[in-house]
Amino acid sequence: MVELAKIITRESEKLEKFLKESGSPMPSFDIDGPANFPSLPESMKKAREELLRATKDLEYLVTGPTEKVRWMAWDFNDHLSLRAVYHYQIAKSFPVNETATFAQIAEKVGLDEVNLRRFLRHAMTNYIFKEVSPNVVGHTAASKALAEDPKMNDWVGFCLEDMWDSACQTIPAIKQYPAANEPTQTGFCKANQTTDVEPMFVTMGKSPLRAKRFGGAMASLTGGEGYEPAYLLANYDWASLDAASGTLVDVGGSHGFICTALAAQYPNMKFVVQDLPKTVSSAPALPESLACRVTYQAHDFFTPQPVKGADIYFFRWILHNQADKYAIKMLQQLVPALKKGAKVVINDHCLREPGEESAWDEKIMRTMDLVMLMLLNAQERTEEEFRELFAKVDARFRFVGVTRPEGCRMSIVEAVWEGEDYGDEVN
Ligand SMILES: C[S@@+](CC[C@H](N)C(=O)[O-])C[C@H]1O[C@@H](n2cnc3c(N)ncnc32)[C@H](O)[C@@H]1O
Repeated sequence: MVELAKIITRESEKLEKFLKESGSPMPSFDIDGPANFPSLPESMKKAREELLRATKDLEYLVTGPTEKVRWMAWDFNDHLSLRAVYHYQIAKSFPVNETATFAQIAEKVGLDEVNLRRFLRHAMTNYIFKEVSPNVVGHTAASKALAEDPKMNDWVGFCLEDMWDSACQTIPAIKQYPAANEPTQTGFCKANQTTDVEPMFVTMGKSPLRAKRFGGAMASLTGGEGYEPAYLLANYDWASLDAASGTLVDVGGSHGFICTALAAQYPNMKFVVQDLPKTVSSAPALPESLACRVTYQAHDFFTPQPVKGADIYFFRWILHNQADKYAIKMLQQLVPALKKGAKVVINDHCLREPGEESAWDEKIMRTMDLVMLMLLNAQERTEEEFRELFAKVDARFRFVGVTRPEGCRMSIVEAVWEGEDYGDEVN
């Protein structure tokens, strides 16, 4: 315990010194505290990781395994109080710089005072709101983030209103369908009474509220620490593609924010962003300077790839949404369009061996793997699993390998087409 405490002291001193010297705000529970831990250079990120690991380990040791697991088993009550905060939009029920009584908040959100108080007093144990004087509630840095960051609020809503019930139904779904490889036989489908009817994306798309919430949640996740597109932009040889005025097809590219970021930096590259018709039609208009090089195309990636002869077919956050049999089917749709030397570039998690990640990253990536199971019967993959996947798609692919930018949780997985030249020209 003392060894861990020494690590905690050493690493927090390093961090605090850096924050002071760089003029960054100090972390605080209070409303004036920063919504995020200040951004750090790589050397300082290590200190933060080490501090998080040592703090977690020490807390575990001091609690003891039986007590720890006993109370871990009812951590879902943290989700219950947070779900109430989300559901009744309590963070927005009074201005962030003001206070309100339980009675005033209850009236504003339409929940009885007794239940509102018990939900909020529980949320306060997680630093969400505080009771500044008896029965008077004030904001904290966390409740302020919920009030002021709509994407973060959407993330909380998606996790608790859409995902939580899916988690509860995941084991019943696996018991009923042990192969767990159909997107219509998931915990999500069971929770939504859509088993054997439709996959999650279709269900979510039918409700404007859920679709919007999902969009915001994804933006919150993918804009978060370790997922910034800047890593992808800085860690692949886009310059060669640009020099050759090459074409990139962003398959399942949503509204094309990766392509527009690349287009802004590389003036000669051309881009086709493909997604389902509804997504493509709701893409925001691009400025003139980009519109001539970034085009949108409605395309179902389970049907033959319409753009022949592109240099790169790019998949970001797509493969992990598919069980192997569907990932194989999806990638096989590319083959009749590929020119010799065409690259398939996948930007996704790539799982390492247990213990090779920081504790923080390991938890997030293993959790994402469970989330893929509960929502889609899909999975995160290791390098070996990606290699085997390409071998099954077509033996004429050469698997190049996996790179992972320092500080980023996502990897860049690459394979090259070495079969016949099917792609005559970019169309
Ligand atoms: C997790 S999002 C990833 C979006 C984007 N690539 C990114 O990096 O944020 C998955 C995307 O796949 C799209 N999608 C789902 N099924 C599809 C299909 N059959 N054909 C084409 N796109 C599809 C969804 O509309 C969504 O935009």
